[in-house]
Amino acid sequence: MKQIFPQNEKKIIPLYPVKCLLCVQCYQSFWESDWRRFINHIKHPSKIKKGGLLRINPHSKIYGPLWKSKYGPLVVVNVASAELIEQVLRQEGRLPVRSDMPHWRSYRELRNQAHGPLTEMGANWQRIRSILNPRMLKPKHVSSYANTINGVVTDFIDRVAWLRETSGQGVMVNDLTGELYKFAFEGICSVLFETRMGCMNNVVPEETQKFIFSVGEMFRLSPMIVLFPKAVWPYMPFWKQFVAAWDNLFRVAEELVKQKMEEIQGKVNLDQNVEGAYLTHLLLSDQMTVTEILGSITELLLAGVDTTSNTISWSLYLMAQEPEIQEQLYQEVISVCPGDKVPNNDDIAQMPYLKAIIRETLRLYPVVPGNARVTVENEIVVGDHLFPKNTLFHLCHYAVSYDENIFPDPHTFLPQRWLRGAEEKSKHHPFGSVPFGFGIRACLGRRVAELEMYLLLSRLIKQYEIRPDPAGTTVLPVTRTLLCPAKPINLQFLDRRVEQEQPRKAAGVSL
Ligand code: HEM
Repeated sequence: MKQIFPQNEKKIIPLYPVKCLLCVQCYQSFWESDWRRFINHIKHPSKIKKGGLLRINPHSKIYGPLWKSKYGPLVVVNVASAELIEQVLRQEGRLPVRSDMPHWRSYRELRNQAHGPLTEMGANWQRIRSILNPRMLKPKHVSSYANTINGVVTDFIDRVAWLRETSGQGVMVNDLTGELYKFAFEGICSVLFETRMGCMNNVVPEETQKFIFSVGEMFRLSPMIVLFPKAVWPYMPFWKQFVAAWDNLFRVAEELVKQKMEEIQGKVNLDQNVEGAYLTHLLLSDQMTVTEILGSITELLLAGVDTTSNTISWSLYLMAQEPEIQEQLYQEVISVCPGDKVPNNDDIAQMPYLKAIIRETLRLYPVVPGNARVTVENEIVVGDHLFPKNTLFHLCHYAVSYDENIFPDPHTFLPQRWLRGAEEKSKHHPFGSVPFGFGIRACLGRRVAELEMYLLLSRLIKQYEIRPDPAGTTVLPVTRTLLCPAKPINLQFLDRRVEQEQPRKAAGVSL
């Protein structure tokens, strides 16, 4: 007989609003009801990995695959096994809801702005996804962005050379994640707005800097705001900062949309052909109002920067520690693109190892380490329990991706797990690692993000051999809504051409 969860469970009382520093998942359960659980929690041993200390504390090992926790006013049911995650995902209705993002939605209501794909719900969410999807997800459209993105990659590679020379004693690139943030921002803007923002310049334009700062502020303040009931938000100083950050994001996006509209109008006045990619298409197709376009474009931008830049950072960090993996990738890239040939979409299709590297990076460091789900339509059965409608689930993807029953030797970076024909691949539970989500509400930018990551990584590895920071710094992941490096990632970039010509000089660089 199924029971309503959590029947007979004692009320959860928040006891200690402290962030546990022992593991990367604590943002979901640091309000525990029971001190004994907390003691257990901190006793749980850390795992040591070659080249890095991974402090991973799968709560599932302490509580089993299903447990309840409290985050501010939210009661959350955590789901931490591939089978149970699959069960939740397969019972999603036609109009899935993630979490209702009350703080993000409140801003839009306050300023009369439209919701985008992240914050919209119900039939209107479905309508905007059906308009936004084709040019973001259809391979024929996405492949047409390769030249634009390659232009940004060229500038990033030039910037790496400049950084090595000016601030890296000829070899180091410091704060790679910060640099890749600019790359991802420039890359997604070049696709969405068909405009270059100047992030790769030696001096980043002030407006762009403000935009980048506002994104960071908004993500920093978000988890604090949801800890408090909505009624007190207007009286909190950080609500004002949060509103100011959003105002700035919408202002910059509005400026870019306005510029594009004027550009289109100018061409129409001169009887010229109007050609363009994403924004031009949205503006010309008349399926959305300008306010709706603005709401969606702003959210696409937000979703498309930290995610991509963090993933590329982790993958370079991992490869720096694994010269053999790097060499295998280098061989693959030069066999598909010998000499000066720049990889395009068709070339990438012939690089399975490159794809496996990104896939394995996303298993070890899933940028979205946990994902909220609310079942609005029906009651839902998970394991032995029947949950009422509107239960807020938190799917613990991070914990599951380290489950040794699904991924043997789970702490090791093994891209070959993902190669076709790999014995292990056929055994993976399909919900063991779902870094882009699942179903009709899965990531809208997946194809563009993959294209950006493949083009950048293949070209960087073709030119540089990446080595760890000689200072031996280990970088751990932390959750700041997304899974981020806890401190700057600094790496050595050895120019392969110099190394081939003057191996001793290149190897003898001392810092
Ligand atoms: C490595 C890069 C990325 C990763 C790992 C990633 C991952 C995810 C995940 C896990 C979700 C939630 C899916 C779900 O709830 O089932 C999501 C949603 C979303 N992503 Fe991404 N993402 C990435 C890059 C991007 C980019 C570049 C864009 C924009 C161009 C983007 C736009 C979105 C949007 C708009 C949503 C919300 C979709 C909806 O609720 O309808 N993402 N992403």
